[in-house]
Amino acid sequence: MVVKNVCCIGAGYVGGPTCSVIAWKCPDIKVHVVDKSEMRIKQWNSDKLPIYEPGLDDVVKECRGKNLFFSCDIEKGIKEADLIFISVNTPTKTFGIGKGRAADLKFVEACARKIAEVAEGHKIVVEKSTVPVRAAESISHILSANTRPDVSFQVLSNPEFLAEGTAVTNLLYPDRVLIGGEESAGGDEAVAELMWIYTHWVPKEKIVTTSTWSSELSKLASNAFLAQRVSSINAISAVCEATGADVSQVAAAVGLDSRIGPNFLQASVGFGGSCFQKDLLNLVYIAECLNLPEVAMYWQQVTDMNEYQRTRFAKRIVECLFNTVTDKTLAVFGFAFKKNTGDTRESPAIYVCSHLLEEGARLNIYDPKVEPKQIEHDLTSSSVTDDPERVQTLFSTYSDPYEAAKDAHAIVVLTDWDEFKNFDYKKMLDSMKRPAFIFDGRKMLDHSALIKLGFHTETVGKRFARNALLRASGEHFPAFSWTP
Ligand SMILES: NC(=O)c1ccc[n+]([C@@H]2O[C@H](COP(=O)([O-])OP(=O)(O)OC[C@H]3O[C@@H](n4cnc5c(N)ncnc54)[C@H](O)[C@@H]3O)[C@@H](O)[C@H]2O)c1
Ligand SMILES: O=c1ccn([C@@H]2O[C@H](COP(=O)(O)OP(=O)(O)O[C@H]3O[C@H](CO)[C@@H](O)[C@H](O)[C@H]3O)[C@@H](O)[C@H]2O)c(=O)[nH]1
Repeated sequence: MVVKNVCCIGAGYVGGPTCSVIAWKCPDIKVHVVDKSEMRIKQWNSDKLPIYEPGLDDVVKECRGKNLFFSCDIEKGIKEADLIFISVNTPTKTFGIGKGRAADLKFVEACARKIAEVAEGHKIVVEKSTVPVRAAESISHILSANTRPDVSFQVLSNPEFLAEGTAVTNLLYPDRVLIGGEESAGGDEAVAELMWIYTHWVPKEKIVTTSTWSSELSKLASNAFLAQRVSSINAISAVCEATGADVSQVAAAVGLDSRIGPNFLQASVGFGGSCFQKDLLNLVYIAECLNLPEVAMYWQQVTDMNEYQRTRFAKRIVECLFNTVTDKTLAVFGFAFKKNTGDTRESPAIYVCSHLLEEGARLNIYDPKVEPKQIEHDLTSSSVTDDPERVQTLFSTYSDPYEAAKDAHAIVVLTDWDEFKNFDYKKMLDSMKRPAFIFDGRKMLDHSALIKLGFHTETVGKRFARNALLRASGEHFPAFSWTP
């Protein structure tokens, strides 16, 4: 068999970009992306795509209507396809056994049942969603228990490693493509078919094949290792703030060790995104179920440290603002979980803003890509407040950062959008209340320039001597006590 028709169930942050790139690089393959959400499909077929990813618009425009199609006709998509990606969401369970930790596989299971119900002939089913180890086995089980005799399947694991904001580049130039398959002749054949698709643009040596279970676990392990690096440097940032060391200098020195490397050592207000927290908790749950409590505790600490970092940063803002933010106006720059995306899932901004709102602050929020409706949804959600009506009166969204900063007591930077570096902070300072504070949760601004302008400047993993001088001169006197 040579794959001619690909179907992808799930037109989200993974399914959409991944299949757009496959369609672009494989003009000989017809790619049909299906989703149960009519709204999402409508957006994929419009000029304003449902997700913001640099470079994605051009890829979609190039292929849509030629060999790339988006629709809600899931049955047609499955019937016509030789190979089906399951790329649906696998969120953390919110109720039942494993609540708050285990991955909820109900959407993956629904796909497997739908495939079993309507498929004809032989299909390769590819698990693209991030799942617990041995999920492929469950998919196979559902498929084989529900099929007619003339239908056959091979299930592969092909986890996705793209990061949001750089999805197109990551897909075009992946560090590796991982394919896990059953160790059998049928399994090898299916692996070869999927490999053939990727070899249209990925060098062969970057395509790694393993057993299905190793492939599934490698995805969880990769995210756990990445998140662990961020939590490790954030833990060190707390030590820096308490001692006078500078976490950027420490990270640079540590990263020069070729065994450690420089990437993913940027201290911050904490990691966010739909994956790290969910996949770590999933790993913790798996370890607990396997009766490995020490392993579970080890990985749990990575997410605990992240929560500590977010809270620590929010508390520091309150402390610096003379121990109260009640009725003070704070301009918040950035709400997305990282730059170059409009995604706010598990964004540290949600938690820092909620803490400040709880303290009675008024927030003027500016983000270049996040829709105001999304911010409202996130800040009034029952998972972060039990008083959404009150919260609603305390924040506003702005499309102009200068308007957001006007009359504010402080600016709080929560996302690393490049444009924040180029703002006219003198102009902002002139319109702000004095003393004017800036809290850089992303370590991205020119701090000496800001201090020179007259901002009381605070960032992660560093204390500024000049601020201390200002404090001593009585110009500013933040209430936190810090003895070097
Ligand atoms: N977002 C990322 O950067 C990223 C990267 C790598 C891996 N992953 C993993 O990929 C998977 C998908 O993540 P995402 O961010 O694309 O999720 P998403 O929520 O953006 O998209 C999932 C889509 O699946 C659709 N869907 C759910 N059940 C369906 C069904 N039964 N039939 C048809 N459509 C259905 C939803 O309507 C939604 O549009 C998750 O397991 C995630 O952990 C995500
Ligand atoms: O040194 C760093 C690096 C990242 N972050 C933060 O960590 C979070 C996650 O960033 P990143 O990993 O770049 O984005 P994601 O889109 O969440 O991608 C991760 O999660 C995906 C979903 O599983 C995987 O596919 C990717 O390989 C993995 O990087 C963001 O809030 C970043 O701001 C830091 O604070 N410091």
